[in-house]
Amino acid sequence: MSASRLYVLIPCAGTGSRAGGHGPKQYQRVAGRPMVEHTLQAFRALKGVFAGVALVVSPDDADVGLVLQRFPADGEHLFRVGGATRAATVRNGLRSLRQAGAGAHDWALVHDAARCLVTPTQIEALIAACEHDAVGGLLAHRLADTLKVASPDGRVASTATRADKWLAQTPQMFRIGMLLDALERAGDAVTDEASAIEAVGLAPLLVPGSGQNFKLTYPEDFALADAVLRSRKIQP
Ligand SMILES: Nc1ccn([C@@H]2O[C@H](COP(=O)(O)OP(=O)(O)OP(=O)(O)O)[C@@H](O)[C@H]2O)c(=O)n1
Ligand SMILES: C[C@](O)(CO)[C@H](O)COP(=O)(O)O
Repeated sequence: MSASRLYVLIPCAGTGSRAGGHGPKQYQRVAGRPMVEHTLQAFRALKGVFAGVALVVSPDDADVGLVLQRFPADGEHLFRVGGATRAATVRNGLRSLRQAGAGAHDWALVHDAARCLVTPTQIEALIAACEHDAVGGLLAHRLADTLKVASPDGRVASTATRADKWLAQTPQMFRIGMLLDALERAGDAVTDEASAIEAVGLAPLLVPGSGQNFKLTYPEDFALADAVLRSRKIQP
C-alpha cells in the first residue's frame, strides 16, 4: 500500500454567537489579521507536509473572499458545504475531500478555525505521535484548576478528581475513512471528532498540547489572543 497522505480540514462555518461582535468570529481581526488567516498560517508554515488544506465555510458565506488575501493558494481548497453543526460541517468537508482525491486511508487533521494560536511545533508533535498509531488522536491539555461538579441550584455537589481529565483541543487526527464512518454514525450531537471515534469503541491518543492553544469563544478571549500573537512576533 502507498504511504498515507496528510490533509488538513478547517471547519470555518460557525456564527460565533458567544463571541459577540459583528459577523462570524473567524473573520474578526486579531493581531492585525483575520483570525482564520493566523490559523491557516500555522499549517502553511509546514511546507510540503500536507497533500491539501481545506477550509469549510457555510454555503452563503459572503466574507471569505473579501477577507482572505491569496486564498486558496496552491494545494488549498475552499468547500462551501458547512452545516448547521460543527459535526455536519466536518462530515460534509470530509466528503468533499474524498471527491477531491483524498483516500480513505489518508489522515485528516481537523482543526477549528477559531483556534488561531496553534503552532507548527504543536501540529508536528501530534503528527509524530499519531502517524504510526492504529487509531489516531488529538491535542489535549491537562487541567490546572480544581474541578467542581455543580448541583442544579448552583452549589458545589462534589469535587472531581482532575488527574485523569484533559481538555480536548484541535487538531484531531484520524484516518479519513474511519472518521467519516464514525461521524455518520454519531450524528450531530458530538462536539469533536474524538467523541465519534470513541463511540465506535476506539480509544484516541491524548497528545499534550498547550494552554495557549485555546479556542476563541467569548469576547474576552480576543484581547488575550491578540497579546499572545503579538508577543510571538517580537524578536529578542
Ligand atoms: N456549524 C458549525 C459550527 C461551528 N463550526 C466551526 O467549529 C469551530 C469551533 O466551534 P465554536 O467555537 O463553537 O464556533 P461557533 O459555532 O462559531 O461559536 P458559537 O458556538 O459561540 O456560536 C469554529 O472554527 C467554527 O467556525 C463550523 O464549522 N460549523
Ligand atoms: C472541537 C473542540 O474545539 C474541542 O474542544 C470543541 O468541542 C468545539 O467547540 P464547540 O463549542 O463544542 O463547538
